[in-house]
Amino acid sequence: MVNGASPAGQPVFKVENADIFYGNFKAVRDVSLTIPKNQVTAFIGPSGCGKSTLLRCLNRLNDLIPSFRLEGRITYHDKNIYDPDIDAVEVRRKIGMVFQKPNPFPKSIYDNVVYGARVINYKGDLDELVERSLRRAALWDEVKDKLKQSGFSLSGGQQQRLCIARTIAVEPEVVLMDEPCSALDPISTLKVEELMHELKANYTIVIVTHNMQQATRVADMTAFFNAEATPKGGKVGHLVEFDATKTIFGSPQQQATMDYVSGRFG
Ligand SMILES: Nc1ncnc2c1ncn2[C@@H]1O[C@H](COP(=O)(O)OP(=O)(O)OP(=O)(O)O)[C@@H](O)[C@H]1O
Repeated sequence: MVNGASPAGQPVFKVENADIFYGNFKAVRDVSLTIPKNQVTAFIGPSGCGKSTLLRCLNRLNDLIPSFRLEGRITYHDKNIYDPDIDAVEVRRKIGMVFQKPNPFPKSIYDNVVYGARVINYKGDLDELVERSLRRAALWDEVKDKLKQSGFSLSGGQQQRLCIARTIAVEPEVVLMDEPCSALDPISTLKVEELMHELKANYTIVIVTHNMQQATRVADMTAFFNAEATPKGGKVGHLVEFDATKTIFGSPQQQATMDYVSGRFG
């Protein structure tokens, strides 16, 4: 399965012939891929090939960069999320994001979890929401007796799970993760990876990772991106191959994929 192909499973996103620019610089060219529901999809590839750029397009986070421009289409349940009638804030509520460095707010653990719910004027029971979200983020048992303490009082790994709890408290359908474990120690990394396995029952997950072992451990589908030199001396990212993770790492169709996953470059 290569650029443009569709995996098994109900599609959530369809990226169609996406070219992504920052000003005159084309960072990513002609990407087409379909992201399936309730699976973990990993974006892998060498630095600068556009993994984070594409990830941030999936919830319109790049809109905050003035020079950003997208050509092509990205649909979410068959609706183009870049259509003029679409509210980017609503897109980001349905499609949450967890970043590389844990970024709790300077608030209590409780207030971190309910932050988004308060913004959207959530009418349910906040205590119940806090417990449910922290349980889903596999953090409840560690923090249930100190919910009023600052989020900063937690370890890095706990802070990242707190950020995951905060993200899922507003009931998104998709959680995007941009290298969520790169600032964590190996034990915290394993906890977040185990969490991804649990979360995919309820959420669709797309993860950017530099760690190929992590992709093999967590991802059902893997997209391998590469960057190629342009005649003007720059580099443009493109999708080389997208398939089941075991195929990408075991028997990829493209030589470049084989070279990358076997550690020959990158
Ligand atoms: N805000 C920005 N303004 C201008 N250029 C950018 C911006 N963000 C990224 N780029 C450029 O777009 C290209 C793709 O970057 P991106 O961060 O998406 O790649 P990546 O594959 O995620 O890299 P890494 O693995 O190093 O995080 C790079 O050439 C980068 O310099």
